[in-house]
Amino acid sequence: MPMETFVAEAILTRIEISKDYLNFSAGHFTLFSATERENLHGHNFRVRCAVTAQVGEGGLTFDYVILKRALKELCDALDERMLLPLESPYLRIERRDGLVLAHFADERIPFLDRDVLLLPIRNVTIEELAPLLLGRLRAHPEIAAMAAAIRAIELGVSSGQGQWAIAQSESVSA
Ligand SMILES: Nc1nc2c(c(=O)[nH]1)N=C([C@H](O)[C@H](O)COP(=O)(O)OP(=O)(O)OP(=O)(O)O)CN2
Repeated sequence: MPMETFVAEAILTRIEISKDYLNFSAGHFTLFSATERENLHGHNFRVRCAVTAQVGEGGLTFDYVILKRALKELCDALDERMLLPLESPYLRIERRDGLVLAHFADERIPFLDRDVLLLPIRNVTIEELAPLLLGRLRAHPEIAAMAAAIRAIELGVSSGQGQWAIAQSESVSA
């Protein structure tokens, strides 16, 4: 029986990471228009990731423990905060005397500075959180250092069972 040989450099493999500890509990409200929004509430958001990479001669793409560690750091940075979008066309953010005041329509919604995390997104939706976290993952020093082997990254954010937004990028080095 001839020995099967694989041309390792031609093999691309998708490493998928989906761990219960990749989550963050956060408050938010979705903005639907200049006058319509949800009431403030929270979710246990979940994060998952898939990296398509080249299998090297040693039979390894990269150490996925590094990926898991980076993803956990991203989740921890958003955990137990009230998330507010800095780039919404409908919300104005004012910081004053240790407070964050969110101005929406005729409402002025106060938060303590310590409880708020302002994010460079247009809305705190899963479809805005996913690309934000994907960009942060790509910029993570240990992930950027793997750029040569990584062909694509997908990152998903879920606000509840069975509903995900998946952001993807074709190359870390781009
Ligand atoms: N396109 C989007 N639409 C909505 C988003 C979003 O991120 N993107 N988010 C919301 C709210 O966060 C809302 O709280 C979601 O609640 P819901 O879907 O009800 O979440 P559940 O986990 O309770 O879902 P069930 O189907 O009720 O189990 C709204 N729209």
